[in-house]
Amino acid sequence: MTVIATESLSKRFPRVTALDRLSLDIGPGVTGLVGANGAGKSTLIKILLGLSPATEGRAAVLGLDVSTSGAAIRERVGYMPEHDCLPPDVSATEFVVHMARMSGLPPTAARERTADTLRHVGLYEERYRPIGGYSTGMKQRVKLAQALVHDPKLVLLDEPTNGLDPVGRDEMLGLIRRVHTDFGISVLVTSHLLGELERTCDHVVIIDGGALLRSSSTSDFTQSTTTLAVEVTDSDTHPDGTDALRRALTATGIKLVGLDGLDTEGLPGAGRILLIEATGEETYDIVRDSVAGLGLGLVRMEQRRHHIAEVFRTEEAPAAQAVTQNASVAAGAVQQKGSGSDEH
Ligand SMILES: Nc1ncnc2c1ncn2[C@@H]1O[C@H](COP(=O)(O)OP(=O)(O)OP(=O)(O)O)[C@@H](O)[C@H]1O
Repeated sequence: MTVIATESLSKRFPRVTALDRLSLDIGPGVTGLVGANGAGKSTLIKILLGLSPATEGRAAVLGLDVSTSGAAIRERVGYMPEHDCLPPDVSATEFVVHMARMSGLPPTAARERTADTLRHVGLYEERYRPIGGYSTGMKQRVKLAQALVHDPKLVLLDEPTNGLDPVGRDEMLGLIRRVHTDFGISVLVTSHLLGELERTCDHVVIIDGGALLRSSSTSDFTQSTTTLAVEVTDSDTHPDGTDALRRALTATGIKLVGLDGLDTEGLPGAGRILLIEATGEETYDIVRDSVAGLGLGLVRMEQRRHHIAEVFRTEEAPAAQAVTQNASVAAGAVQQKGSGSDEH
């Protein structure tokens, strides 16, 4: 089933081509739309909502043509805009009830749905206070709530983590994931941070300069590799345990992979980790026996997953560099507050 389909979709402004013959086929679930600032994400969302006409090409949302069925699409789709657009002097409850009424819900249903939705996004007593006094995180939750209140089939979320600190970002990404798992609503979420989408999305679409760079399932981006990350302790006999193990493994013919180009920023003990190319089960046995033979302690031995950003680095796609740089910043932030492992 296709939720969003575009065919050779272009949007040209007098001085800039915001979308350049973009063809997409997006199914149900959570899809990340990632691109650097100015890549064309917001422009695509406005076309999908039927708010801005395309210059060329076609697009359909939930099977409805955007050029002729804008109103019908907006009935079935929720939209969280990127910028702050909330009235400061009304409460979250008043605002979300108003948006529910605008979407056609009768008064009682609008109030009930508002209470449920605000609870779902984590706003409780503060929902009766004026929005002007809210933090950025609370305002983002109100924006998410108004996108969900009329029980849409699909929500389009434009940079929902903008302006949030790492903890706020994690909470927002968790909420977004639950929009799909708890209610079955499909999600298209934009971000310029590639790294944060790999934990949230089933599918990732990457655009650059309005053109499609890549579209694939998140697991295709980050699939397990046959690389093992091994860390050992030092001992009195081997004051540099890592080096002793490196020599022992090389002597057995095992291939060690360089750390070059891999994202180890913020990873505790990164300088002590050996990356080993695993050719089969026997590789695990050789590592275990070598560590035991040297009398070292095994701190970790784990199969390593790639981050999306690393896939780009290894493929050396120059157009993705801006995205990749942002992604490594995000990946670094995640690793610093996470367990220090690459496994999620
Ligand atoms: N109304 C407009 N008139 C002229 N140019 C526009 C207009 N809207 C967008 N653009 C341009 O189109 C390009 C794509 O903009 P868009 O807002 O879609 O990017 P984006 O990926 O959402 O980036 P950001 O996250 O910074 O908003 C940019 O170069 C932008 O300056």
